[in-house]
Amino acid sequence: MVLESTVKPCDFVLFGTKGDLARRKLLPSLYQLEKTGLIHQDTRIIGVARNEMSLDEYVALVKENIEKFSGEALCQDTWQQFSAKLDYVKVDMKDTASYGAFKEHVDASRTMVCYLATPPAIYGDICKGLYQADIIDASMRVVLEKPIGHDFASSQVINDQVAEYFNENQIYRIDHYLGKETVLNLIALRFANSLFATNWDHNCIDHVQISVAESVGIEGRWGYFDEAGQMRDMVQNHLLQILSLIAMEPPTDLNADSIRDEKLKVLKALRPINSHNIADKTVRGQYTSGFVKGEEVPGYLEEPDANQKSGTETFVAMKVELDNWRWAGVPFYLRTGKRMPTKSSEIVIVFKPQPHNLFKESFKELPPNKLTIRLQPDEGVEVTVMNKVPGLTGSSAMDLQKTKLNLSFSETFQDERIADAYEKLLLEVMMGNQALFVRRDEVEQAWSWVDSIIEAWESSNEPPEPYQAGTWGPVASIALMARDERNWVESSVKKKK
Ligand SMILES: NC(=O)C1=CN([C@@H]2O[C@H](COP(=O)(O)OP(=O)(O)OC[C@H]3O[C@@H](n4cnc5c(N)ncnc54)[C@H](OP(=O)(O)O)[C@@H]3O)[C@@H](O)[C@H]2O)C=CC1
Ligand SMILES: O=C1O[C@H](COP(=O)(O)O)[C@@H](O)[C@H](O)[C@H]1O
Repeated sequence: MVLESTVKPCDFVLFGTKGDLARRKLLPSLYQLEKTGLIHQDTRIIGVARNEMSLDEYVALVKENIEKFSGEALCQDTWQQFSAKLDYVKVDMKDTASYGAFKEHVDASRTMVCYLATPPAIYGDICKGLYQADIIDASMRVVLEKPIGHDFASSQVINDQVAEYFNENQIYRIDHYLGKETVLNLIALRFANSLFATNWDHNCIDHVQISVAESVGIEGRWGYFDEAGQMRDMVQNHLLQILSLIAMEPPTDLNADSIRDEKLKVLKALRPINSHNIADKTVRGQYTSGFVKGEEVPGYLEEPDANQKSGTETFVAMKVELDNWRWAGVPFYLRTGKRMPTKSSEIVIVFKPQPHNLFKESFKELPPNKLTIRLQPDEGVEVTVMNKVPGLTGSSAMDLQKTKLNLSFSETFQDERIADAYEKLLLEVMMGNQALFVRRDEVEQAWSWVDSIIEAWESSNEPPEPYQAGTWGPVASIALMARDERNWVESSVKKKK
């Protein structure tokens, strides 16, 4: 179904249009929005890169990328409409004097959205260049890719540079996990269902697990990844954002700042991890060679361009505690790693056991109820409940069985395509809604908590623990849970295979 256009026309300027993110994600997402009729027909999409290219060459390049990365055959009608919106400008983004070239390509009557898909180190130059060319006005929006900085101090520098030219209500900091259907569904699940809303605290929940496993390695991004590591690449942003949505208090409404105020309170409640408790609370690992989905893959230190002495972590597991009323005594166990057996992101809410067991004859200990939220793949929600096995056997004793109430998005919403997270976020920027973007204080709060962990790792001088590619991480991550007499819930993706 083609939807009515709901977005006002804009000049969507894509800085770094030849880069990996733009090619793989942003251009295909814009194309999909065109296909669903969600881009206004007067919108322009202006690619910016530093080399000479004619418009025809640029259009051909965009077509090639969409064919390669959209995962479907090109729809000729959509492509015709989409390609007519394309434009290209050559700018050396570091040369702040070269931005005059823009003027003839943009139209002051349209809102300008500048997407900075470039290294964050040049965000400041881009903002300054736009300012010097007198292009910035109050309606303009700027989208910043993650990571914003390397730590608290460097994120402040970048945020200050951008804030010199833009107000906070013009700045859209992307965390693409916030555009994933299932992450958004956390808000619906929690606040549209009294079943969960009334059981969502330390009285009813034993612990929470958040696992984000990737089967890929670093995909040729050694230069970036080795400086970052899994903590900065995944935990500082995606995992802490998911945790905030699970743990936050109900916002008064769904406005951007109402939600972001509540997420910030969660980040402020994170119990510090430092050199006193680092060994008990965290595990870091680095993959060695192994087999993923039957294919032999190199170890981290054997990746192209690798520095063979690198101590960068590709896996993190941690026990996180929140010092607030709702979550007192409820640990959040987080784990994320590259080169795991499968791609699988899941949240598991494990509820407390019943106070008294009436069914000792069939179950010495009743297994706890679990709510599993499958973020990807096979997006859905699953509740594990105990059920009587139908039949006449037994008298007072009942045969019980652990069963699942399973809501699979693809089965339940068969007519709906699950959009890529970037589609959702690009649309929200065009509509001027900041609710799914991260505010400066959230980014800084997350960095200050993460900085203390990284400092503790560095001062401990302990190398990351090796784990074979294609496994679920170092054995120590199992011990992290076992110490608390708990264990990681097996990925539902793995169980199906
Ligand atoms: N790739 C991904 O999957 C993800 C990326 N990100 C973030 O997105 C941003 C972009 O990443 P990615 O696409 O991977 O990076 P790339 O290096 O692939 O792309 C960056 C682009 O910026 C351009 N650029 C850099 N300096 C200049 C300059 N002075 N003038 C003009 N153009 C310049 C590069 O041009 P040239 O081609 O000429 O070198 C390149 O096309 C980064 O902030 C990254 O952290 C975030 C999440 C995932
Ligand atoms: O931001 C990033 O995310 C991807 C994982 O994203 P997903 O949507 O595929 O789960 C990760 O591979 C990359 O290293 C990181 O920069």
